Amino acid sequence: MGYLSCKTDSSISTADSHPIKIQEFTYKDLQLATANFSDSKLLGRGSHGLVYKAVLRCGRLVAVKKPSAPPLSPNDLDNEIDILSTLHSPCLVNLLGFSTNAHGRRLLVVEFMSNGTLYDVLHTNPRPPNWPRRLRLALQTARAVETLHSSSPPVIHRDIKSANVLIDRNLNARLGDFGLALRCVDDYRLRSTPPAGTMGYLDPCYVTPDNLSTKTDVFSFGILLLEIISGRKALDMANSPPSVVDWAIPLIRKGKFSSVYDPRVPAPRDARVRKMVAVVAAKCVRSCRERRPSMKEVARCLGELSKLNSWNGLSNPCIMGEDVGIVETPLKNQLELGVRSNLMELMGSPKSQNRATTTRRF
Ligand SMILES: Nc1ncnc2c1ncn2[C@@H]1O[C@H](COP(=O)(O)OP(=O)(O)OP(=O)(O)O)[C@@H](O)[C@H]1O
Repeated sequence: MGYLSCKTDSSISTADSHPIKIQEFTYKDLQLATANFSDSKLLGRGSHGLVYKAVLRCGRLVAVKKPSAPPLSPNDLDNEIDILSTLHSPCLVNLLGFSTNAHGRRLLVVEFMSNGTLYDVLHTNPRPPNWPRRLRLALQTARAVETLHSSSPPVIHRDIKSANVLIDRNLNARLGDFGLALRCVDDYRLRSTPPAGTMGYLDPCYVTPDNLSTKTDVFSFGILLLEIISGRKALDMANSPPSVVDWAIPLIRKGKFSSVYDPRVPAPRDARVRKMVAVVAAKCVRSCRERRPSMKEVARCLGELSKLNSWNGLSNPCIMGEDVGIVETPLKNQLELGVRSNLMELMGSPKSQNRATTTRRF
């Protein structure tokens, strides 16, 4: 494992040969940075332990993940260091360094995300996000998962959920919490790691270690997309049915696309965008995992929909300022046609069937 040999400011080469700088901190450095792990610096707690806000000597704000004592899940933070030391991307919560405590347990230093989680944005924020913002957050998350799946060897996150998508200071979504992530190499670890994840997001096909595939993450992303579309939690006992997928998929199958959109904000005005986003989510949660799209296809599709939504946003009151470009009408029509044909290709529908009443096979 690269990180074990890493010294202060050491560089580790990723598969695409971009060096990642991982710093080794002394435990004292992190004590100082967190006012001795004071409660006033506590950002949150997860299954592995506690997360603190910290200021490094250089003045940089970071988050420090400290294992609980006694540890609840012994390997999560070590695993997170192992995975993150080979990955670096603007769509991830990147690893900056690590430290080791007196019991030989690792602490993680990661980038600080100042605007909470996607879960907070969707479910606790008194002002729910508008549609263009939701589409952008969905696209950024899709690109983050795509980044993992396209790395060499591919990484499967296994815990895609809104609480693991953090929002940075520029309000961009970043995928974090790699405690359960696994590298797709045919080794003992992959074959012997039991299925894990979060209730409500778990792929029903993933019942034994050898059922794990990148399509496991695609399923969880589909649940997350339904959550973004509807504003409903993945699993909420206050709803009937409690699971967002059991509620949304029958509606989408019946073509009642508007019914799955969060009533708290205006849905996309363009019926094609409303339909296609719901269909992408439905395809991700297909029970036959071979028929689910890849994250690359999902990200491309959401990217095309984002463009379509922006152009329609020229007359759309729910669009955000920065999404609106100045596009001459004939060019806008040409671009729109291009996007529509790309979408049809991605969604596997012949162009002649481009009507709301066609193909509803998920
Ligand atoms: N890099 C970060 N910047 C700012 N806050 C963070 C950061 N990482 C985590 N947090 C905060 O700490 C909380 C706990 O995060 P953590 O990743 O440990 O657990 P979780 O994902 O919420 O739960 P679990 O580990 O059980 O899945 C998060 O909900 C978030 O509020």
